[in-house]
Amino acid sequence: MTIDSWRSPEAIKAWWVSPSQSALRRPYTAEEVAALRDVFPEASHSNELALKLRGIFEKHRQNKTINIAMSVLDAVSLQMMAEEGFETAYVSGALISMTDTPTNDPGTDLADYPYDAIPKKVKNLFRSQLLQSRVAGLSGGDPNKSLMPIIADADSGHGFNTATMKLVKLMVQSGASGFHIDDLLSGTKRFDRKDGIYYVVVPVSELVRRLTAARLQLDIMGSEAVIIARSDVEMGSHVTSTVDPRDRPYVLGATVALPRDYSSMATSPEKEKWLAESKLASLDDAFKAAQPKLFEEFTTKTQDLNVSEALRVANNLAPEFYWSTDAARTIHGWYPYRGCVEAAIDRVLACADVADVLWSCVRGYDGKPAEQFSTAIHKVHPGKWLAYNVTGGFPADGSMDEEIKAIPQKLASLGYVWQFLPMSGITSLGLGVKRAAREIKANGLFGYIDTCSRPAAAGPDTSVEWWWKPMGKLTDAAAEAIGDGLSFERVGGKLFWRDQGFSVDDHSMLDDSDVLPVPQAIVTSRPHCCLYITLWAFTYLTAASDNEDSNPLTRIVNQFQAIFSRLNAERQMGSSKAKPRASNHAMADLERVSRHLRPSDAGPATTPRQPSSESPVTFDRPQAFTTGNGRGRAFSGKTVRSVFREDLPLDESKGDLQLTPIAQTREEGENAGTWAEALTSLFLGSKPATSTTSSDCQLEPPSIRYPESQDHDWWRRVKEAYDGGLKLLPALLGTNTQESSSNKGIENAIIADNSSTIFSSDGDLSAATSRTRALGSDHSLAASSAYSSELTESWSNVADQGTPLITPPSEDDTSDDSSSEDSSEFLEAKEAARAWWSKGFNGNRRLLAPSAREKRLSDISEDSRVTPISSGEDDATLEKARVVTFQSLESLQSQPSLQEVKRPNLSSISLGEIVA
Ligand SMILES: C[C@](O)(C(=O)O)[C@H](CC(=O)O)C(=O)O
Repeated sequence: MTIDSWRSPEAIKAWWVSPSQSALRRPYTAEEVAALRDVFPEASHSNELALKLRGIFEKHRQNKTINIAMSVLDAVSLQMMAEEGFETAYVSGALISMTDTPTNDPGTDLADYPYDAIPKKVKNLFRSQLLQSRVAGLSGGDPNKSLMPIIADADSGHGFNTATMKLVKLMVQSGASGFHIDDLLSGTKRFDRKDGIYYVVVPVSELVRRLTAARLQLDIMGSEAVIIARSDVEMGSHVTSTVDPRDRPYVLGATVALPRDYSSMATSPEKEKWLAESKLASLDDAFKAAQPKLFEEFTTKTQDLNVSEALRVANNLAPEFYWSTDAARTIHGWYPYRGCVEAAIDRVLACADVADVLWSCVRGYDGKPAEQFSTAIHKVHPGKWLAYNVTGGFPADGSMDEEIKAIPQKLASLGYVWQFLPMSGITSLGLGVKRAAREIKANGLFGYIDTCSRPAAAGPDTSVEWWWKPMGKLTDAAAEAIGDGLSFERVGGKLFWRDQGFSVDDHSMLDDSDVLPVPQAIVTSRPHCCLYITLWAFTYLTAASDNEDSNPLTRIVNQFQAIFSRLNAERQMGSSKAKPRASNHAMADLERVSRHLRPSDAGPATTPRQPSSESPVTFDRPQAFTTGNGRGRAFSGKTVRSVFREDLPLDESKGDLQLTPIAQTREEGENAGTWAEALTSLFLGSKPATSTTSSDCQLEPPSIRYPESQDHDWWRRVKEAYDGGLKLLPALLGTNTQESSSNKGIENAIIADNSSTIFSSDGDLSAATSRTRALGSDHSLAASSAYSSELTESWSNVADQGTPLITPPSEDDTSDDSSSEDSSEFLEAKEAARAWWSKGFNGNRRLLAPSAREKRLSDISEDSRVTPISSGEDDATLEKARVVTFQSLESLQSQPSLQEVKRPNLSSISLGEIVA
């Protein structure tokens, strides 16, 4: 549209006969609208969704179905509704009144907040939808899914004509697709019936004026927004003015002359008596009763007259006739009114020309008036869209459940196209948060993980916890467009670890990420994530293996296949939360990679690889390196990631698979090789083709020196992954892990409970000690799988300061008496704990040794109480050790200095519960 045509009456007229507008009739001309238009149109997002809303209503009208909407207060709820397939959302004035007014004056719903309150909320919600839509678009999802037209509460229009117009303008600018305007007196909503006052309405003419002002504003803006005319008159008890003839049948007056007016009685107990004695009735009813013979003449002479004019006619016909609505006014000057569905019908019919949807607002549901309303409206305006709201008012005992279930269809069959539940947004929010709050209060971090984080991440679509991650795609896309920028992904990777081990991740979140898995979560919760590290590991292993049959890649693929089919079967039986999507993606990726990575691709040992047009594998930094056995090769997670980028399909002919050596030197290569093997062993339980560590591939301290190369940051993450894995232990023992940190590498990994318990793997225990101290702990429990005299010394220091500790059995040092406790009971517990630690925890590290994995899977499906025992160990012994360990911990915890510390019941915690 050119600027000229924007302001041309002809263009406006042409728009008015378009399908969306042609049913409406304006009391003003296109010329008048053109004169009011700005010089050029205001670009508005809301038209697209307004047209969508029109389409939704029309579809439901034609199908005789009804669109049900929830109210919404926040962006998260909105997106949840979109994901559940809701088509529209409602922004309720009542909810805004209660929670979020611009004046920060929450209170009851009197619609007395500033008129920008609702538009502000709409804008926030609308923009959050746009964001979700952009994110979905970038992630290959459906950008339209989150775009639900928003219908907003415009109350009474918040003032006279110009105020209503400004409000409507704000609505459109905010992105509202529709809004309702009612006939309540501005700033009043409902009152207590005890005072005889319930709903105070304005005259019909005022409702029509409000809606016409709204329509004019939409026309000025060229907006397709939908106007819903709402009348509250079914619940009306008073009207502000008797001036409109259309209100005459419902205005009540005293038929008995009393010495005082009702307003003089308003504060006295006499008022009930006044009401009874005055015998209120409408003018017409009163005249008919008093002068039945003159009634016909009266009716003929008073058509189209309001009450004061008609009263004059009545008194001319019968001077002794008494009727006074003035005498019955409240102290506010409001006139008594007979609220009923007939009045509502009259009112909305009066606005049907300028409104798109008609609605008579009532409390609860009553089928009869609902039907009467629709029949009357459709008689005059066949097919006119109708709305219905249901706030409540149903018995809680379930006695009406079947009727309630039938209501939507009943309404739909009557031509109602939109039914909304104004309170649903706040009630559901309150219930959800209340439940989480109760759990978190009771169980701290575990309560959060258990009640919020894990179920949310188990999705598939509720993983709001991870919104920032897909949203980072926007940042990245912008950074890419600008040509340089920090990748959000890095931030993502870091945060990702914060909760790792407790969540199930969405594939979409991982497929451009080089984050790593945590051991315990591999099978049940994040198969795709584990794939990254595994792939990274087997790039090394593949290169290290000459024999195709023993190619670890083939074995890994097979093992994954087994795991995933098992998971899928379990999922079908409802016993696992893992998602087929992730597994399927993972398998597809694995297979894709497996096509590229063959032992034959491995170049001669120690020979730098050059990019080759024949090989699908190219190196953008063509340095190879050797591992301990002189043949391995490892690559950075980042490069493996590029294999997964579905938005960047691999083009084999271009040698698209970019694998970058992670290490530049032989030494770095050795480290990487060690890690690759160890991790493969850890995750898959497979024995690597070449072992540079111990024969059974346990994670012996791998003495990694983190290369100071450009991948340093990535190494840090590897280490963090390991730290994360260690979090399992305190979780197993039922303590809250508040901190997991390590400065020097995995050999220093420290897990500390902020109250009393500290776990350390091998290494720098003086760091552990100081950390414990810094955390204000007064007791420590240490466990080390690689016992050494140096460590003993460290721990002795801890013990000397009054900290009892448990260490694993030492091969070379049996004189471990570093504990300040020396009772035989304690020593026994300590011994058992050591055994459990060294076997159970190390075993747990090898949790996925093939048979253990099988066992664990079946255990998880059949019994969530699984203990961390590796394959080939004596389960009964380890279980016993676990129990004793718990007991010993409990005995530690029951010491006077620790009694204050609250913990979950240790024995109720099991591995199955943690990883399931
Ligand atoms: C629809 C409504 O205007 C709202 O603000 O949500 C309220 C809801 C309610 O009070 O239950 C209304 O019906 O007036």
